[in-house]
Amino acid sequence: MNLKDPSLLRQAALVGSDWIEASPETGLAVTNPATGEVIGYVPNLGADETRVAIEAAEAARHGWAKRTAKERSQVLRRWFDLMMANQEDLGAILTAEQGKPLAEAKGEIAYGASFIEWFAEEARRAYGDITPGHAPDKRILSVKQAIGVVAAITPWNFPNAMITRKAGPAFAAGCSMVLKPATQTPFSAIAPAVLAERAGLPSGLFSVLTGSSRAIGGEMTGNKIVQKLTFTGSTEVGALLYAQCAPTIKKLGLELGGNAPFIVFDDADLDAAVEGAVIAKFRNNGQTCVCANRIYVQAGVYDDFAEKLAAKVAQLPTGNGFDEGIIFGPLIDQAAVSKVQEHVDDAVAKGATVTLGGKPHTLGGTFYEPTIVTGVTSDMAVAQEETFGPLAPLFKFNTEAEVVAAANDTDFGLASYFYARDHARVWRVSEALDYGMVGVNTGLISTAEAPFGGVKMSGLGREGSRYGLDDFMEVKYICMGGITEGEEVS
Ligand SMILES: NC(=O)C1=CN([C@@H]2O[C@H](COP(=O)(O)OP(=O)(O)OC[C@H]3O[C@@H](n4cnc5c(N)ncnc54)[C@H](OP(=O)(O)O)[C@@H]3O)[C@@H](O)[C@H]2O)C=CC1
Ligand SMILES: O=C(O)CCCC(=O)O
Repeated sequence: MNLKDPSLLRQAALVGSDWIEASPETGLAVTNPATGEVIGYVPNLGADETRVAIEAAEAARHGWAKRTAKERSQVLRRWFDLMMANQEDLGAILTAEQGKPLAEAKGEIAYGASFIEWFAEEARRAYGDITPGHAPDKRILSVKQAIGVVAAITPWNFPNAMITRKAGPAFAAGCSMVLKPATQTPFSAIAPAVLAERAGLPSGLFSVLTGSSRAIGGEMTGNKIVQKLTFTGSTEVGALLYAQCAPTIKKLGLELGGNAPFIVFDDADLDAAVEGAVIAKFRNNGQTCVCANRIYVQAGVYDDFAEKLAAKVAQLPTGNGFDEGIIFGPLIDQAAVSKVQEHVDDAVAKGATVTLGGKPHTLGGTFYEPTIVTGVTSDMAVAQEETFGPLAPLFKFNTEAEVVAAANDTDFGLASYFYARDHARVWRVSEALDYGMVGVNTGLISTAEAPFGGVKMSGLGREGSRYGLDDFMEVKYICMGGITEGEEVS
């Protein structure tokens, strides 16, 4: 990999103020999913190093929280500038370890950096309020204060943005953070930590721990110093961490799995719906928790939509993310390939038809053909489980009531999408969908300005937007008494 600044590919973890270098003998190998080549090594750390990092975070946080919001904001702004100045290198590191095409990886760096920029601005707007008192001599003050030491665990699918969406508000609020990135994509966490140091983030405030997820996660969830755990990943691991946090009553932010419906009504702009479906379904090769998992198309436009979607997707090239013009990179690993194949096979066994793709790509490795399946019904596995891969299953429906019921018939409630023109329907359906997020006539809803998060088993809390800062702060009530009428004190 040719980087302008090779020091950004640092094969080390940051524990408090110390960098711990990795060695091939004892470290964990990080591989390129497109080629299987080893990119480098990271240290295999555990509970002891996590404890050291948590104690360093506790020591560093007080001074950081005492700085003015403007001072914190300026450090974050420098961090944002450095990320953008190094967008090319950060994108290349991301493509090398995650597989997504370079243009998409650079897009993720800009998206990830935008959370640092947004929260650098929001840092100065953590307003409290004053409420009229319940007694003549009292006033009620509500002030917002940093929650304290935050532990973060992040996934491989957005290995930059899922970190910055947590670190931005945490540091803006005045918290410190101990992070465990996904083992498959640690370099995309370490490089921003190198830049954070250069931006002037105080020593100890931010640690990046690589190694055993159980040991690191066990210490993070069991340690009383940690006040909040913020996690993005599978619902299964989220539920486990939720339980592990119960004895020490931590605050939780959980961004978990989805099972997003994407609905196309008869009155939709069909070409726009096809464009939207390509983005909502195939972004990051379908490996996104907000990816459309079930595509419902009304009977009158079903065949047209299916044909147009297949024609569009068939033109999009698959290959190594470093090659020019590639849209579909490899999937993250063989388990991901198996999951897509299971869903395709299950649907076909129950009567569905593959109209595009449907098998591993001739490129081999973890490449899989972008796939469209028609005639999908509610008894098929894909109706209830997140595929997390490039499979677009098309369900047919007749009425609005029927599709809203089908869309809501899931344990999950993260993103949902629909295309329609009728004004009353747009309002009705937006309000009827049991989801944290609804995209109306758009397949792309993610942005730093918006509250990202789910309901039901998709998680707790919101990231991004002004609400995202609140999730890293506590409201303290100060009862101001002794305000008596009468004589002035001279
Ligand atoms: N909502 C989302 O954004 C995501 C959803 N998923 C879903 O989850 C499926 C599995 O993906 P996977 O990567 O395995 O997701 P996981 O939930 O297993 O991993 C996410 C993060 O949690 C860590 N982790 C795993 N087990 C533990 C544990 N016991 N204690 C503490 N931390 C832990 C992982 O570390 P390590 O890498 O070391 O295992 C990683 O950093 C996907 O197919 C997809 O359906 C996956 C990623 C993101
Ligand atoms: O949790 C995920 O899968 C990442 C969401 C990416 C986004 O912000 O759109």
